[in-house]
Amino acid sequence: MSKLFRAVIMGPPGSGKGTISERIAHSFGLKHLSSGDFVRENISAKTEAGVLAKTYIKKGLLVPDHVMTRLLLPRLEEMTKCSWLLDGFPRTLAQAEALNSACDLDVAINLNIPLETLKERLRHRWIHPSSGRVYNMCFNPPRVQGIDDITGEPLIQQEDDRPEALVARLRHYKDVAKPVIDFYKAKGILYTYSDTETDQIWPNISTLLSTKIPTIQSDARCASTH
Ligand SMILES: Nc1ncnc2c1ncn2[C@@H]1O[C@H](COP(=O)(O)OP(=O)(O)OP(=O)(O)O)[C@@H](O)[C@H]1O
Ligand SMILES: Nc1nc2c(ncn2[C@@H]2O[C@H](COP(=O)(O)OP(=O)(O)O)[C@@H](O)[C@H]2O)c(=O)[nH]1
Repeated sequence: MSKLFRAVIMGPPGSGKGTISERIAHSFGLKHLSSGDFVRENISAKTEAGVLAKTYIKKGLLVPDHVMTRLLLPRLEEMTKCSWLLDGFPRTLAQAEALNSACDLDVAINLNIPLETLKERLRHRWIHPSSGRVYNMCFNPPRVQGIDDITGEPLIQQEDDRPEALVARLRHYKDVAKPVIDFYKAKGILYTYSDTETDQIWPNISTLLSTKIPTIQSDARCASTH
């Protein structure tokens, strides 16, 4: 029987969540929901949660769980006809538990990428700040160096993508992600992928999803966010 498909993708900064989510959205017609994009939309729209979130992001902090869930869960609840893949949420056990109360997940993809690879990738990561579009000067460069392909606006490098900042970010990631990974492992829906190249991981994820989404309804195929 056809049913909607619900998945999350987890991994440290630079592990390829955004890149792989785009491929999944494109190949399987799932909606790619990025928590970072939701946060940025709310900041631009100056919603109550967005104004609050901005105060934390400016300090380089994660947005508190109750603000994040208030921002995200109503959006998920609206998506009753759509299969989706959630990228960047949950990041903490409290968020995973809140998500679990709102919906049943089919798959949790966990990207486990070596530290040296993450450092190297983020050193070359450039983003278009208002859309969150991501480039890499080696892996997927923009058509014109330093310029967003779609808007023609300048790209920036994030302060916290610097190798010095990354080590602290990764330590923090490991601490908060471990209980989330254990939570999904206990539920029997965790799929972990380890490699240095997205192109090596991708066929394995594609095979997994082909077995998990064989009967997705055509009207449950939703466009990607980008
Ligand atoms: N699930 C979440 N919980 C708490 N804060 C979040 C969450 N998702 C996004 N944020 C906030 O929004 C900001 C932007 O998120 P986004 O995922 O785009 O970038 P990021 O943290 O640089 O992640 P990555 O480097 O893994 O792509 C984060 O730095 C964080 O402050
Ligand atoms: N060299 C290289 N860069 C990659 C690969 N996969 C993704 N990237 C780049 O690495 C950076 C981090 O990827 P991203 O998808 O933003 O990861 P996220 O932080 O987990 O969402 C981006 O600049 C990507 O373009 C890969 O296999 N090789």
